[in-house]
Amino acid sequence: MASASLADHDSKFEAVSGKRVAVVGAGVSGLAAAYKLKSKGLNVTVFEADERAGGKLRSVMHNGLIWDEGANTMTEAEPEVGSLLNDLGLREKQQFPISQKKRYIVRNGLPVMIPTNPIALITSSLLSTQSKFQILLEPFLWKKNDSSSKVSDASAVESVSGFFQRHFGQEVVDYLIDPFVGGTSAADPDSLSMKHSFPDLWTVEKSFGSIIVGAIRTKFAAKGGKSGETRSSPGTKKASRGSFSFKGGMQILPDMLCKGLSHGELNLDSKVLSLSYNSGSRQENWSLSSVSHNDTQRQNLHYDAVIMTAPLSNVKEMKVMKEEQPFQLNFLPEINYMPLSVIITTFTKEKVKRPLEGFGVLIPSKEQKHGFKTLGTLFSSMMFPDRCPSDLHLYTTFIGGSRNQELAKASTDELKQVVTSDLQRLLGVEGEPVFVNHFFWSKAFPLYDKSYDSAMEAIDKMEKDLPGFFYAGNHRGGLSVGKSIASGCKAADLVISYLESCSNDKKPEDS
Ligand SMILES: Cc1cc2nc3c(=O)[nH]c(=O)nc-3n(C[C@H](O)[C@H](O)[C@H](O)COP(=O)(O)OP(=O)(O)OC[C@H]3O[C@@H](n4cnc5c(N)ncnc54)[C@H](O)[C@@H]3O)c2cc1C
Ligand SMILES: C=Cc1c2[nH]c(c1C)Cc1[nH]c(c(CCC(=O)O)c1C)Cc1[nH]c(c(C)c1CCC(=O)O)Cc1[nH]c(c(C)c1C=C)C2
Repeated sequence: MASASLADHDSKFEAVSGKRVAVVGAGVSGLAAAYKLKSKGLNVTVFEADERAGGKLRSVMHNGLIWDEGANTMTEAEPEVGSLLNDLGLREKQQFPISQKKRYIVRNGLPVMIPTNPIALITSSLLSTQSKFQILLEPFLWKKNDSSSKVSDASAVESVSGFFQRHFGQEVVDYLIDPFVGGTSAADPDSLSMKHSFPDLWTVEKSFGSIIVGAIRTKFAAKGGKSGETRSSPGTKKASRGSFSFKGGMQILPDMLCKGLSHGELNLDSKVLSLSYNSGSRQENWSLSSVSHNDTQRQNLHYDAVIMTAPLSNVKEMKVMKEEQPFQLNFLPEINYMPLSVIITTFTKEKVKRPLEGFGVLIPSKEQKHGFKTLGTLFSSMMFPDRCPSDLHLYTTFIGGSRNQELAKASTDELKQVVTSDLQRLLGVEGEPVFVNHFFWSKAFPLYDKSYDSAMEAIDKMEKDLPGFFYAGNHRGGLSVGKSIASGCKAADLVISYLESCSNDKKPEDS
């Protein structure tokens, strides 16, 4: 039995090895897909419009400072992440933040630590007594049998604020959910769709009624019962150690993924302009054309399959042909993207009168009445002390998102004042920062809003109507680095299955 299935396995690999796959985009999702395909013996070519790889992962080293302009940390909740870190030998480079559980939300102008257990919740000044009772009573008020009439309709389009308002009340939305979604998507809870932003909690409500009961039972089941050990593949560290980065910043991850690709396999400064599918040719049905930014280099090459990881707004600009006819992409909806500015500041330690240890602080929209203008600040050098000289504090502040789209586009000078003013209130900084860096993302995140069903349907349609075309990345299944990696790995698996099925279809004819 064992040898028969091994032989079967080997012949499957033979069938796909050497097949040519184009991956569009060298963000983490594209690079993870390419890595997986290459490890299975396929021929990969990655096309990246930018002159660098990494997409939304972007670390900078400058004058003894290290900072991230894109993602600052990631988690290992997805099994694909653990496998990748092991395979790349990245465990030694992993860097876990100091006191990462200490996170703060501003209430009445002051940072308050987010309670992480029921006792801390009861004593916390973040919420009123009424909201605390509402949280503690939720498991009883939302018992499965009693709550079926209150549970939202599976097909309904409910906002994140509507969902949490039903379970916990408005204050929880204003002082927990609003800052949380601000700090994980730069969005606001009224615009976000519950189904797309928190798919697990959305289904938990259907099964358990109470989301507290459902979340606890689901977590317990995942931990594998009494032992409390996280289920993970042998050799992987427990995912429960929380968020992490790498020594030198997040960029280490794409850099390591790129190391496995030869010069010809990674085409930087190569913007894909058009794709064409033609089933007439027996092999390499796809042709793809790309151009460098100064138009000095144009390529037109042939592939058996394509993994697309470019944002949907970029896909919409591409020219796609199917069987020599234009394949109109007008069914792709306009996606709303969140603009965001990331400001790095350093202050000498003596100028920070009330420094806080931990991960960072988030500012609820409601606190704008106290004059705050930023979304939140990561205490980067508190988390990772090797990121700046020991006499400095380094902070990473986020501005804009759906809360303040115009301010995201402001000048460095204006944003420096905004950040200094907020940090003065929160941490007691005095005077001007020693150093300032500004990075502006015009389209930092796609907004998983209430119309996002149409984006998912459009992705499904592209995959259904274009044989050998697969879409991956942060427009599907979640924004996080981990989810983007998982999405890339899944697309690679789908490509392999597709190519296997193609080779099975061709076999009788070949023999
Ligand atoms: C400021 C910021 C902070 C973040 N913080 C965190 C965090 O702390 N933790 C976390 O988990 N996540 C975080 N994220 C989210 C996470 O970084 C991203 O969702 C994830 O990295 C997206 O990866 P991706 O490969 O799907 O897309 P991208 O990184 O966007 O990659 C897509 C690539 O496609 C390329 N491309 C586009 N068009 C073309 C074309 N025509 N031809 C060729 N290439 C093309 C682009 O240049 C880009 O490199 C953050 C994101 C931002 C912007
Ligand atoms: C204030 C704005 C932002 C901060 N980080 C981001 C924004 C917009 C971007 C971001 N951060 C995380 C993610 C991944 C989300 C996911 O789906 O996992 C994104 C897109 C990681 C993250 N940041 C916070 C949390 C709770 C998480 C989830 C993972 C984890 O628990 O570590 C909270 C948070 N973000 C920021 C601050 C200052 C902060 C908390 C104090 C900045």
